[in-house]
Amino acid sequence: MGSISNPPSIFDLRSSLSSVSAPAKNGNGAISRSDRPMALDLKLNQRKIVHGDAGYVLEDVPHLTDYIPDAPNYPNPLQDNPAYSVVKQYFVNTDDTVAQKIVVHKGSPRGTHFRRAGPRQKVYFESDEVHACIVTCGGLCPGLNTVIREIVCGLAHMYGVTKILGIEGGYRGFYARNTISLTPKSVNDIHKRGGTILSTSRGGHDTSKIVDSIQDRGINQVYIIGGDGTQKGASVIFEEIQRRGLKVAVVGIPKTIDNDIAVIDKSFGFDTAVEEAQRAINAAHVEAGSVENGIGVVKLMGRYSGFIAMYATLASRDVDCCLIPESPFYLEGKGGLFEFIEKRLKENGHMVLVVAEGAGQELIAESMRSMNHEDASGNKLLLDVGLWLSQKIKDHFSCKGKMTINLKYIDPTYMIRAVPANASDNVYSTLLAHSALHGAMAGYTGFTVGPVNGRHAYIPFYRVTEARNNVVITDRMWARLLSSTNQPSFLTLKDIESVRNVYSPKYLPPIKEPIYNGLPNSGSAEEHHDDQVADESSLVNQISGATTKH
Ligand SMILES: Nc1ncnc2c1ncn2[C@@H]1O[C@H](COP(=O)(O)OP(=O)(O)O)[C@@H](O)[C@H]1O
Ligand SMILES: O=P(O)(O)OC[C@H]1O[C@](O)(COP(=O)(O)O)[C@@H](O)[C@@H]1O
Ligand SMILES: [Mg+2]
Repeated sequence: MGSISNPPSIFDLRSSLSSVSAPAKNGNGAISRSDRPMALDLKLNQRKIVHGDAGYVLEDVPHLTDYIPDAPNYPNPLQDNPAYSVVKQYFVNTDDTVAQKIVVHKGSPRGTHFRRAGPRQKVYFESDEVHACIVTCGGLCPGLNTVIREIVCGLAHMYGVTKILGIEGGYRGFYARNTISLTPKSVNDIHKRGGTILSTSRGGHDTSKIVDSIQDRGINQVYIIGGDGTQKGASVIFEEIQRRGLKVAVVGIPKTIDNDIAVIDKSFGFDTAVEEAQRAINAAHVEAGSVENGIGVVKLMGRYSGFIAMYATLASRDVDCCLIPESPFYLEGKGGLFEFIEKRLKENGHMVLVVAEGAGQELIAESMRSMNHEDASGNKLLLDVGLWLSQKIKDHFSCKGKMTINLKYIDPTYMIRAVPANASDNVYSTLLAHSALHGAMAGYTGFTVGPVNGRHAYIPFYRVTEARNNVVITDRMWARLLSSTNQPSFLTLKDIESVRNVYSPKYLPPIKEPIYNGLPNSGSAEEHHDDQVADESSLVNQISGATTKH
């Protein structure tokens, strides 16, 4: 990638900061406020964006040398490690990057890239200098313990690190809870258990108390495992660390059962959750199929994003209707849910309905006392769509003259996230942990790690916190689901027209037929979807009235 050129308008943070004279430091590497050079203050938190030939853009992550220009480096001890030294080209080339968009059109710009994850020739920490800590925040997710285990074992076995601290109880654990010392021996079996051995929490993010605790304990690598809220918290911790001029690498490892973190291909634990959801769907199918006009309703997790419900439905093939937050639905009248249920019961004698917990919140709010409550992290507390929907269906069919139904409601929500990771999530969690610690050892900081088109990359925090990953209902995947269940799309012609006109007018032919099963030509949207995910998602949210908070 020697061809990268930096046009004058483009700011390369590292090179401009390296010309700043080394500031004076106090005890544990902090630069005192009065000694901090002006250039440093001005350039903190700037995005590192490098432009190259043919529309190539690198959205780079910060490096310790951005604000500690004289930080020494050392040869990577991995080159003497018998397990790794035999690997041809074990170290990643300094300039390797990963493309965010891999489907490209002839003549289109190369687009956004991220720094490739992996071990570097040079490290910015000596083994006995490292004092790492690990914290888990937010909801549970299968694989949390595997990530903890592999950070501990990776740091110890690859880099000879011996000081690793577990922060208990999420962010507030930095200042209000105990810590535990983690060793390869103490974490040896934890990947076989669900949950997190460090325990977790929502709320309690007090940036200055957290950074004080990091500074006081002499911690210089912080591994933060959590979802979108956690990554926002990690980002402000990083900013404060940078402001104080501390030699501390801050690394986020994305965790979300909902798969709602932007940019990365998929979050760990998601496959396990989808697999576990099959058990509930199977039970619902057996129950529904064993009685006359049986209806099985299964509620799955997914606060703002319906990925679990969508993938569990696609995997199962026993589901007749899947409802997600991104796709509004209605109950009564032509094309409504009740009409579809009646039709399906008449055809098959039974049906299975999967509903993501965030679906239909506006409908419930209309018929119940509206609740605008939030949890400790500021996430919207949801009304129980599973119970509400079950009751609505029962009420509808209990009317005189309607068919008699037999409805069973299954709520396995916490069961799908409390289990240990399956085999593939275990391997994936291992790779995430390794990518994270290689990045920290190489001096990178202020990043989230994750696979982008199958290659692990270091992604600046802002890219994973400024937008959420949603099911795009004009993509082929949702069309696949609609065609597999043959359920109504519940969208009016006006809804579809506005979605299509706003973000892809030039690609999409006009709608000719009324919408019932699936979105006509919805496949064509996916071809152009790479550029449009953020726009599409927000648009879909507008249509569904879903909140985009948090
Ligand atoms: N905007 C934010 N700024 C700082 N910290 C945040 C922010 N949003 C959430 N957090 C903190 O991140 C942690 C986890 O957030 P939460 O939303 O509960 O889970 P998740 O990280 O899984 O989305 C909580 O301790 C919360 O206080
Ligand atoms: O009851 P809790 O623990 O707050 O968790 C419920 C929420 O956690 C999730 O499983 C995941 O949310 P996070 O990614 O924010 O942790 C949501 O699907 C669900 O709404
Ligand atoms: Mg979240």
